[in-house]
Amino acid sequence: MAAPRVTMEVGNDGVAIITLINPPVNALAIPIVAGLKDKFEEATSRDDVKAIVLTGNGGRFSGGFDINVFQKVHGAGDVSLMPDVSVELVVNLIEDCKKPIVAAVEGLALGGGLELAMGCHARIAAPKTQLGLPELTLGVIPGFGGTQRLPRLVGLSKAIEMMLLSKSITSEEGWKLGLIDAVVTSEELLKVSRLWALDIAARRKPWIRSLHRTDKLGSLSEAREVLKLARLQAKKTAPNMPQHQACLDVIEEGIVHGGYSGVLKEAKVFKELVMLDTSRGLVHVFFAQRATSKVPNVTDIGLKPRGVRKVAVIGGGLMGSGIATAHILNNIYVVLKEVNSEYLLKGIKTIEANVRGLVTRGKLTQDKANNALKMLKGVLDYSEFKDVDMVIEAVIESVPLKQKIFSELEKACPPHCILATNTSTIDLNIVGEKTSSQDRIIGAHFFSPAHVMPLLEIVRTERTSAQVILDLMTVGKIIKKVPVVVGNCTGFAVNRAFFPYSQSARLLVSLGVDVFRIDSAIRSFGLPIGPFQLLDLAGYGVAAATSKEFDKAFPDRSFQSPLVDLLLKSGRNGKANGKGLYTYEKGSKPKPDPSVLPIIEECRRLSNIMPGGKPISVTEKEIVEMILFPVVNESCRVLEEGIVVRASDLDDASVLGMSFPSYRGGIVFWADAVGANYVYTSLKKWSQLYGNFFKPSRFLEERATKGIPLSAPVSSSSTSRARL
Ligand SMILES: C[C@H](O)CC(=O)SCCNC(=O)CCNC(=O)[C@H](O)C(C)(C)COP(=O)(O)OP(=O)(O)OC[C@H]1O[C@@H](n2cnc3c(N)ncnc32)[C@H](O)[C@@H]1OP(=O)(O)O
Repeated sequence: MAAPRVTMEVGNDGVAIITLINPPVNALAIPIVAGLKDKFEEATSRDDVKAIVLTGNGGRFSGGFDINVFQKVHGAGDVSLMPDVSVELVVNLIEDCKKPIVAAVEGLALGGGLELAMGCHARIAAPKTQLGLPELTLGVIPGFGGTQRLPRLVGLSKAIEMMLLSKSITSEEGWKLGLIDAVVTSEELLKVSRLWALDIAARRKPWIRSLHRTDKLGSLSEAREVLKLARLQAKKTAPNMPQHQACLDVIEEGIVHGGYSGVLKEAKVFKELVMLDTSRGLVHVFFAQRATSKVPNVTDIGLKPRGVRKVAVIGGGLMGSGIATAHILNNIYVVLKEVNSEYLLKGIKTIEANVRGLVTRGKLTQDKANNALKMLKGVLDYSEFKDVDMVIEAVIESVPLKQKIFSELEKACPPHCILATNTSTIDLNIVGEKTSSQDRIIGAHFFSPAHVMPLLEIVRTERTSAQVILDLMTVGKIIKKVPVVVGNCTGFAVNRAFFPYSQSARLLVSLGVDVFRIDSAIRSFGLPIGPFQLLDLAGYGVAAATSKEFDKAFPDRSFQSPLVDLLLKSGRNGKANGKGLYTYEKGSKPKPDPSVLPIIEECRRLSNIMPGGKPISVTEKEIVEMILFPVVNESCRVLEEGIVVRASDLDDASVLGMSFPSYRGGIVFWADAVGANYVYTSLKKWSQLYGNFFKPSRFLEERATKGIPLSAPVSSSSTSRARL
């Protein structure tokens, strides 16, 4: 790939076109920043240049500052690797330039890209250009003056919404708000921008320095009121993320003391935030998410994805209807098969309700909803399967039933058809045992609700063909999931790594720790709900069935708690029947149910593991560690066995599938931040006190004693890697 560069061409009209060239998104890498400084200095000093247009090559203006530099800053612990862009380039060389500068924006202008454009004296955009400041998703705030110029261009409330929610807008909306001066076709973009720049030079159009504007900020008291509300909101929605409050503080500085003062404070706060763990975690997740689309021997061997136009889903239960919804919403024709008309009707109704729910929440227009529902057909036999490109089986977890279905599918579907199962635990080799189509059998493991949750685990066996994996990865992206390719084992990557999560919570309860205190400690750590509320949500029937699978697969480290059986015996099944560890009333948050306390006492009596018959005493930090370190321990086995391609895939999957807090970087990244040795010594201590459940794995022990990060690649000699 050619080196990133900035070019400048001066036309006969006296307009210098300065172009960013750094495919694929023209990220503002260090050489680009240096190149921009050079070219703006040159254009300013050249007598033949009357005006300047700044643009991006290849139909995309810029995806913002180069996020790789953040990683370098994190690795070196040296913030001075960040160049001074905000004052030296955007204020001094662009905004205060003696010649007018117009930004010609196309495709996207995000983060530092939009900030450069806002430093210019006008912005012309092509239709549907994406404009936004998503820096908070990386744990920082806009650092090239965006916190100051965006409120001055679009108004305070809208700017806060765009920054705090990292919400981008189109150029059309930008034009209505005043961020964009004109929207013109792609073909006309440069021509109009040149003329606009010349018009400013000739004073036929206004020469606006955004940082000096105050007309859209409102009065000081109004601004303070807006900021106060935003602070309260951010406290609720982003409690562990300092960048939200910091962003509001920096905006306020500019409103009270002027834009330039705001720019200086922004630069200072940016440098503080970029060094925090929040930014380290979020930047790691950014790259982890992109790395999942690179799968050795699948995406690098020149295969082309085959189109998947028609999909059959077998089973219209919760998962099947969610999977069908995800496909029809993205324009893929779906045949939903059920065993009788009653179940079929129920499945179709659930899909309709899923789609309607999106309309009610403003996430889908009525038109799009109607079109999506037209892509659905319910059937009771296999006649429609003769031209499907993929089948996803989503029936109950029964081996004989799945085997029967796959044998039938082999006859009913065309030979190219992908045969996928949504099983969450059963070995795929067993599912396909009665067929001779092992090369096209694959796991498509969705997370519930399947039309909402972003993770798609793609489970391959030793025999699944690379083409089939690639095709499913492509469909996954089309239906807006993040596909993560994993190996075949009980629970695959996420459920396998997290099976100790709920078991350790139950173990703690048997040791005398309060159920609701456990949930609250885990929530404070950053997961949206604790393990017991999750248990309520999944339902105890499901919990009992999956526990059995894990007990069978990993008997050496499975904790057998009587809690779920006791809850089931007392007529409770969690949220589904309104009776769980919590009470559920419409319109209010779940409340701890004091009437479960005798059941918990009975559970402790039956477990009989409290040392000396007395509840153990633990801090909140210990609760979190006793619940999550066993997950780290199992993650080590997942890494050692090669169930994931790379450690960051498990990080990504834990964030997307388990809602592990993204600002902690995912389960392995977090464990490395805490320190492998600390995790190891803690588990060792607890295993001596409370038994084998906590026994450190060989992989963890080796890494901890040798001082190797858990995320370091697994060498081929130390792993079977047979599963991948
Ligand atoms: C000081 C400043 O205020 C700080 C900043 O500007 S921080 C940066 C703010 N900008 C952002 O957060 C935007 C981040 N990027 C994105 O959201 C998306 O990549 C996008 C919408 C630009 C493009 O999405 P899409 O077309 O799906 O492509 P996507 O796969 O994400 O990215 C393509 C490649 O560009 C890279 N890339 C995207 N934005 C990048 C950036 N800002 N820096 C470095 N690399 C970037 C990706 O890592 C990926 O690389 P790969 O092919 O080697 O994996």
